[in-house]
Amino acid sequence: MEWLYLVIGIAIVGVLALVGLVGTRLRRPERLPADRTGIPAPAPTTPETDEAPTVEPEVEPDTATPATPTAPTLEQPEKPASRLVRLRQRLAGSNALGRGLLGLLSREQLDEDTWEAIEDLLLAADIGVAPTQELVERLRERLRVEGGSPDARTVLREELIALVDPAMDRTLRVSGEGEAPGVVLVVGVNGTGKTTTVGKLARILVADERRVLLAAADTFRAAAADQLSTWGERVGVEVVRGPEGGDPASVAFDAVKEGRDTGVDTVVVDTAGRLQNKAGLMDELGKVKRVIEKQSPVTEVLLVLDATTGQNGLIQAKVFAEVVDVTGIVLTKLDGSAKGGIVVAVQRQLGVPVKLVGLGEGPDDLAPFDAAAFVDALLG
Ligand SMILES: Nc1nc2c(ncn2[C@@H]2O[C@H](COP(=O)(O)OP(=O)(O)OP(=O)(O)O)[C@@H](O)[C@H]2O)c(=O)[nH]1
Repeated sequence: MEWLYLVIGIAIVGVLALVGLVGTRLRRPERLPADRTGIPAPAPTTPETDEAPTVEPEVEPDTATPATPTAPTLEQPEKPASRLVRLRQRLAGSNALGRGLLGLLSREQLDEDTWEAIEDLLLAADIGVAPTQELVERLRERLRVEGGSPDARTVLREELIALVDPAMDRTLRVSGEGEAPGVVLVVGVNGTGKTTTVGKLARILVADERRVLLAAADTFRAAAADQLSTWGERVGVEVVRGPEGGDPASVAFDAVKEGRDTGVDTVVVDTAGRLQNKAGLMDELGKVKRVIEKQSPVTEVLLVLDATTGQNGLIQAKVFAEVVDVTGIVLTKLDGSAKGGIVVAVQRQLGVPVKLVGLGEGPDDLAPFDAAAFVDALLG
């Protein structure tokens, strides 16, 4: 009899286990009831199954492309020799001077009114009073003396070239003596284009296969050092920088020392813009030069002048020249400016040659200055 109870017990347990299993299979998760506002509960966003939730597959690291940074491709700056020719059309504003002069000089009658108009044109182009009078005298003489119908264009070209002075030595002193690198100090008032000029000059030197180092001694304007680093990176030139607001003389000193130790050919030093009437800042500039010279002589001091500022540029030039012994002028923003005559005026004022001209914002829009090429560009 006991075995009968045992069989019945096992059967009951078996049935219960079966019912439990089927119940679990059929049961569904409960939907949330509508809340009291009557807004139905949102449908679940996961599928209504008992199956294990799907797991986002792990993203395999992309082993095909290595994460090592690739070296930036260096730019090949344009050789300086051909630049002024390429940039000729940029002198469009000054070109109006040449065309205006030729138009007047080609008149049948060169009367007093015509000579006055010629003078006005020259003065408006910022050539300056004395050079204007000299040029008009020479033109009057030659066009009268040579008689007949002298070629006004040829005479004007010759006289303009003489005025711009082809005999001036415009060589950039970018080499030092013996172990010392050449040191180019770039100075000028705010916004004339110093930093841009340093960057462009680095490209000219690189195009001439020189080893160059830049010094960001403009510690006053935070962005200047970054700006310079970008210029340097593009042509593989290192930039020595200092802390923001730090001593510019110390940055310049460190850079020239490094240049000397590593055997570079030229160190170009960018300085902060300063107004010529701020005595303290001008003294600081003198100090930068003196401190550099504890390492190596400064071989070139380039004063950057904005051609569009006219007479104001001449006043700046005079004060800077007293403090740092300027050896060359860089005239920037000559593109589109009708003030090309400033070349003559500034050379006369300082007795220092224009060595480079800026003719645009492009990286290679800085050209070595040449008197004849410049006059040819003026005459179109
Ligand atoms: N059109 C034209 N723009 C130029 C030329 N040279 C420089 N510039 C522009 O002039 C502006 C000022 O140039 P920067 O090089 O920053 O001047 P900076 O003298 O270093 O300025 P500070 O550091 O404030 O003294 C920039 O927008 C340059 O792109 C040029 O030859 N032609």
